[in-house]
Amino acid sequence: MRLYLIGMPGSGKTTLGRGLAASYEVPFLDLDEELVRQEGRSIPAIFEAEGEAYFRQREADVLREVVANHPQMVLATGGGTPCFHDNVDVLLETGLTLYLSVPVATLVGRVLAAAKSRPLLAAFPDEAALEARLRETLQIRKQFYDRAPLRCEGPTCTVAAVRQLLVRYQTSA
Ligand SMILES: Nc1ncnc2c1ncn2[C@@H]1O[C@H](COP(=O)(O)OP(=O)(O)O)[C@@H](O)[C@H]1O
Ligand SMILES: O=C(O)C1=C[C@@H](OP(=O)(O)O)[C@@H](O)[C@H](O)C1
Ligand SMILES: [Mg+2]
Repeated sequence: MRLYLIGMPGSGKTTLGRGLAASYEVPFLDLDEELVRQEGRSIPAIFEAEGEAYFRQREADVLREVVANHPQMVLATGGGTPCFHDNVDVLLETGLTLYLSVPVATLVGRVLAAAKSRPLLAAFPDEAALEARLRETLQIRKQFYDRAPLRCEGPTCTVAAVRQLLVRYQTSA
């Protein structure tokens, strides 16, 4: 199985992805971590030195590489991954994609706690500005996230709930 997690920054893709991979006993990969490992520098350092366009190109390349190399995995993508370079088509064609849908009000607190590690949001340190920015971003990205065949709502989205969702999806397919 290839299971892909998509959703906004702070929605819990990395956290849930680790849990699901452990539960299914398949490798866990995080696209941001792969990129950081290859580049030998952090996400904020890449954004600062090269800009977003470079990051998006590398993100698209690493996605295709990871997919080619891993017939079995749970992959946590970055929040923007499905929205650039036709990446959403790669996801839909090569695995099962789950959209982790979490209310913006919940995202705000989580992202504030780690704002520095997310360069696109680092410029919005106050809560109201960050919330407005996240709402705008979600409006733009929703059309991509909504293409996922599977969706779960943040608070209910546990490893056990996703396992059940997958069983139901696979038996109805
Ligand atoms: N289900 C959850 N309930 C509460 N906090 C969570 C949950 N999932 C993730 N978090 C916290 O939210 C933050 C962002 O989670 P992360 O997995 O890095 O999200 P993403 O990879 O989607 O950006 C982290 O501090 C994490 O501990
Ligand atoms: O939303 C985005 O465009 C981004 C989200 C980040 O991943 P998370 O969603 O894991 O925070 C990371 O890929 C980069 O900072 C860009
Ligand atoms: Mg992540």
